[in-house]
Amino acid sequence: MNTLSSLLPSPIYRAQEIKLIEETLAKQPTPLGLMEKAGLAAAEFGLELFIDKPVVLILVGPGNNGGDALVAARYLKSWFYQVTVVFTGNAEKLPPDAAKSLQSWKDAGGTIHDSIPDNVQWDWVVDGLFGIGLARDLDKRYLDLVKRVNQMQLPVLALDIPSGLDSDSGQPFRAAIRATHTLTFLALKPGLLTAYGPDYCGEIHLDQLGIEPETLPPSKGNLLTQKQVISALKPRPLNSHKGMLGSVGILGGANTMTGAALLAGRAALKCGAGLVYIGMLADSAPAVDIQQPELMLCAPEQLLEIEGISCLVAGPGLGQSDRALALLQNAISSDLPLILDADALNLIAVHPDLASQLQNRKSASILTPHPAEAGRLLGCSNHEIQQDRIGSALVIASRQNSIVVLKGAGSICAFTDETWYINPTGNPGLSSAGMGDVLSGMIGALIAQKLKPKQATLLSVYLHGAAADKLVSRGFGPIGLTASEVIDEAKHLLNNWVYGKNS
Ligand SMILES: NC(=O)C1=CN([C@@H]2O[C@H](COP(=O)(O)OP(=O)(O)OC[C@H]3O[C@@H](n4cnc5c(N)ncnc54)[C@H](O)[C@@H]3O)[C@@H](O)[C@H]2O)[C@@H](O)CC1
Ligand SMILES: [K+]
Repeated sequence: MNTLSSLLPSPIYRAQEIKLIEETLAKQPTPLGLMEKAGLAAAEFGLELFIDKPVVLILVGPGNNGGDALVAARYLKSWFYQVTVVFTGNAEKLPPDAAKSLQSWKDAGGTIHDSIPDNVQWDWVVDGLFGIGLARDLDKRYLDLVKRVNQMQLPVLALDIPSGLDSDSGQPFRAAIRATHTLTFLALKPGLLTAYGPDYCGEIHLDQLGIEPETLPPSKGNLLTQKQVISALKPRPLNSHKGMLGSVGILGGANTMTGAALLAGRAALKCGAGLVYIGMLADSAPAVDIQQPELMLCAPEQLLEIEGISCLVAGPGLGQSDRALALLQNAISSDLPLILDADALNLIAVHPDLASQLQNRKSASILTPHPAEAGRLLGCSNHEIQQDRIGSALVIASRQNSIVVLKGAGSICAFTDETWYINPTGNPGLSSAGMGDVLSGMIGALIAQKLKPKQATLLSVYLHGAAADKLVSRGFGPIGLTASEVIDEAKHLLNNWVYGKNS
């Protein structure tokens, strides 16, 4: 069994793909069927977690997830746990494997309750109501069960996925079990990792049921891991100079939003760009950033004339004025790698000519929308984006011929070849002003240092979240975490990853 942090790049499959894998595996002769393996793995994990907690409530649903729970119940009972099994469905409608598990449970002397008994104090709960087969809103019967369990405030071990959560989108079907631990089977599912998934799953563990990951079909989706992202980093040659480290141009900072451009610039500088220029639109733009005088401030029209710029970041505090529009048009026309955030995305959403200009770019474009900006780009609501974060990011990537980072819990990085990644780092401390500006500056810095746009994007997204996690672990958030703190921590982490120095 694996915890998330111990995983190498790990494939993520949507429900339909998992079903196909299961069908293929079911045809192969194995000494133990998959359900038996899943139930045993769950019971063993329960034993490991709750060895001194003997009274367990097990909820069994109408499908194979319920079958897993019945197998777990049988093992736990044989290890002298006091097991209460609640099954409210119709036994005659159980799928064949689950029906066999029910029979084995009964053969082992187990009994079934059709509702949660009153006046019993359980130590923990196994949630085997629904897995990847849940496809519609919970009806009242299951809604009540879910609510009752959530009110108990007990440790809950969810099998495969917390019941009620959509395993593709991470959205609850009206309500979902709030688990303290989730043991997922065979492979990761997106719903565990993005949108509300992290809120409901608790600690996520993966049991591959003895199936070697190399034998699984190739997957378009993967979990981003530290090992993968840092493989792109190399120590600098001793004989290095600032010209080798590239220069980033930042376009933004209109009236009242100069800070956004400064934050992007500082992030670019502290993530290692050799030179950072900021072209600010504000009427009375500062001539120098007193706190960071290394930044070179200039008029935005000048920025695009500077020779030797390695990449551009357009959007932090850009605003949507006519001047901003003209500057953005020039930026998109350039043949430099281009990172677009915030108002740059909002302008593209309302100017189809800009969108088509973007589609036709030859060099890399990287778009970093939050769900509301993604909604504007696709002409739909924030809610619709969140209902299918992966699909939405892929559509934007394909329509705009761009790399897309759809921000929010479990950020999605989507590529035009239809591959996608979910980032596991980050926390609610990142929900504050300036964090997006910092991410765009980081991506710019890494591209300037000659990482490929894909590597630079994946590394920045992971690093941005990891820096926030590190700060929270030291008590600097999530409440009141600032973008400036994230910049400094990201710098420490980067150095640590490349040179192994203390972070
Ligand atoms: N198929 C296999 O080979 C394996 C399946 N496994 C388990 O099986 C699960 C998938 O099993 P299933 O495909 O049977 O799906 P589920 O057990 O997730 O549930 C599907 C059942 O619930 C019903 N249902 C769906 N939405 C409902 C709603 N809102 N209200 C009431 N009933 C609803 C469906 O009609 C179906 O009977 C996995 O998550 C995993 O836990 C594991 O045992 C490993 C092997
Ligand atoms: K479940």
